[in-house]
Amino acid sequence: MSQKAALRRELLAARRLLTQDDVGRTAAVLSASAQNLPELTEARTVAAYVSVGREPGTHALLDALRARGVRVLLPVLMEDNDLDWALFEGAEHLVPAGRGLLEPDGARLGPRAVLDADAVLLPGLAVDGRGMRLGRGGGSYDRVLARLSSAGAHPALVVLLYDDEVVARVPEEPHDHPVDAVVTPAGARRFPSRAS
Ligand SMILES: Nc1nc2c(c(=O)[nH]1)N(C=O)[C@@H](CNc1ccc(C(=O)N[C@@H](CCC(=O)O)C(=O)O)cc1)CN2
Ligand SMILES: Nc1ncnc2c1ncn2[C@@H]1O[C@H](COP(=O)(O)OP(=O)(O)OP(=O)(O)O)[C@@H](O)[C@H]1O
Repeated sequence: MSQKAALRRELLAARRLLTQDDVGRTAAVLSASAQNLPELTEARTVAAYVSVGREPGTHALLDALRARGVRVLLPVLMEDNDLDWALFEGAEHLVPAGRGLLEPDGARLGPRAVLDADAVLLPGLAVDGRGMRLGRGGGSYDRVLARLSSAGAHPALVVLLYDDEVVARVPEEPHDHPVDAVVTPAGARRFPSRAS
């Protein structure tokens, strides 16, 4: 098993020990602390995602951003694991999709819609002190980050995690791009800015 796969397995096993109560309580704290991040408060368009299962909860944050008039884009998983995007128009417009996901039911805006984002909230399983992120392994966000970078777009990249998911080192590959900040229940932490 690759180092990434082993770390992913370990972190997913730890998340499985969380109760829905743990997830709910943490979601409220995360939402409050994410809303104080200038990267999010100053954004007009945020590309986010709908948390499912034991992922750090994003629902309260999505509602708060939308209530403030922020344009919130949500991912729609395509067959090749790349991501299309659609507007978040409220929880009543989220529908069950494959792999236990909830997706927006509105018009698909195309994979390049993410280039409008001032901030991107990425799912992840871990991040290290350099900002290197471990994702689920589908490579969806690797593609999003490659697309942003080749278009010369530099939105703030923010990942939401539980405290013990900020780890000493995430094994990296050449295609990996670091994120700018992590928000955990303990607070926000910024990483050194990217050189580009
Ligand atoms: N909430 C959320 N939305 C997201 C992602 C994510 O990580 N979280 N994605 C990030 O790229 C994309 C979807 N990619 C995914 C890739 C793999 C699996 C997955 O392995 N699912 C398990 C079941 C869920 C679980 O319990 O972990 C499976 O299919 O067995 C899910 C989503 C876009 N939307
Ligand atoms: N720009 C890209 N285009 C297509 N495939 C890519 C790209 N970048 C990475 N991949 C592929 O995606 C797969 C998953 O990569 P990796 O294990 O780094 O995922 P991850 O970063 O943990 O997950 P995610 O990006 O979904 O959050 C690898 O097979 C990798 O080769």
